[in-house]
Amino acid sequence: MTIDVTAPGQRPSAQPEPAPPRIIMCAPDHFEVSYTINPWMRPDEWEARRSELSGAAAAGWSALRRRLQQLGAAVELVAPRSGLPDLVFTANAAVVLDGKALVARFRHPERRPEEPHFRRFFDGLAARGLLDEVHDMPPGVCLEGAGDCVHDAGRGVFFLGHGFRSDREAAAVVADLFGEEVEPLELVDPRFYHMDTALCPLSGGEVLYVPGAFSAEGRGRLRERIGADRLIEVPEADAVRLAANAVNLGRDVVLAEASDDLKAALAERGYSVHEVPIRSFGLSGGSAFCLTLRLDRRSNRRSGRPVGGTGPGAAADAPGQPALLD
Ligand SMILES: NC(=O)NCCC[C@H](N)C(=O)O
Repeated sequence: MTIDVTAPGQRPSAQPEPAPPRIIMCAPDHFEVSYTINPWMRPDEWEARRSELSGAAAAGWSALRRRLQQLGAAVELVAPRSGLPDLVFTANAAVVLDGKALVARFRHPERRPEEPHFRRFFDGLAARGLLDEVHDMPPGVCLEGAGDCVHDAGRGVFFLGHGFRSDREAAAVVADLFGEEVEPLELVDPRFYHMDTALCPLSGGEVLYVPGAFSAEGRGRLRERIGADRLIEVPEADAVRLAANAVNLGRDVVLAEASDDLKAALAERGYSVHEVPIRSFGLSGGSAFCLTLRLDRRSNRRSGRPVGGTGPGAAADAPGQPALLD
């Protein structure tokens, strides 16, 4: 006879606790809007309301960090640096999957000085065993990290946004390095200049998307790939508040704000919406997803295999665990 000595609610010791989601963030100490590289950025408005907006950014960022931690995430911090106001948008730092980081190459000279800063940061993570490999983009090819290369873990595909910031040619680089399928989709509305402003895969297989951000062909590809019943249209009023730029952890969706319609659409599918006061980042064209980068993403092929050993860096979503795909 086998006696189960595990107390109710406890896991048997043979099954380790799944590692928490590990998220990279950068405090907005030097965040400001001092140049214009997307239609949201208005340095004059920032200047006129500088102290109000930077205070709101600091408070909102801390609220986002706290909420992610309350939802079980471990947060790693990149050191802020004066003169790099967009460093807060860590989603743009790299594409990360299966313990490999592909460091961004930015389109605009204003953001290029972030590249060596992020490279050093990722090298530091590798030295701590939190990453296995750190790679750079080949010369002449732009890719602005997870902001334009959004991973859909359930489908085993990266959705690559091109047309504004990243090059379509980056698709081959990503496919070669990560061995994951890449679906390039052209972005056509300058307000949704990064893929993460227009598309957000959810852990249950649904995908939030902003239809007008894509060409007719792209919308067709998304319908084909995802299925019309699993595509959740983000209403225009929400899209322009960057609601598609959401962080999804299991059944929780963290974003700046959502209309009652969008909240209802998510609730119907079993998601809880958490609003955090990060609207001031909207003046730079960013929101919740942009302010984060998941370090522990796994492909289906590799889920369950710890990266960097079994220490604090091991971050596998063990097979059979409740879906915490993204
Ligand atoms: N959408 C993102 O992934 N990141 C926001 C980047 C905002 C920044 N001001 C930029 O235009 O690059």
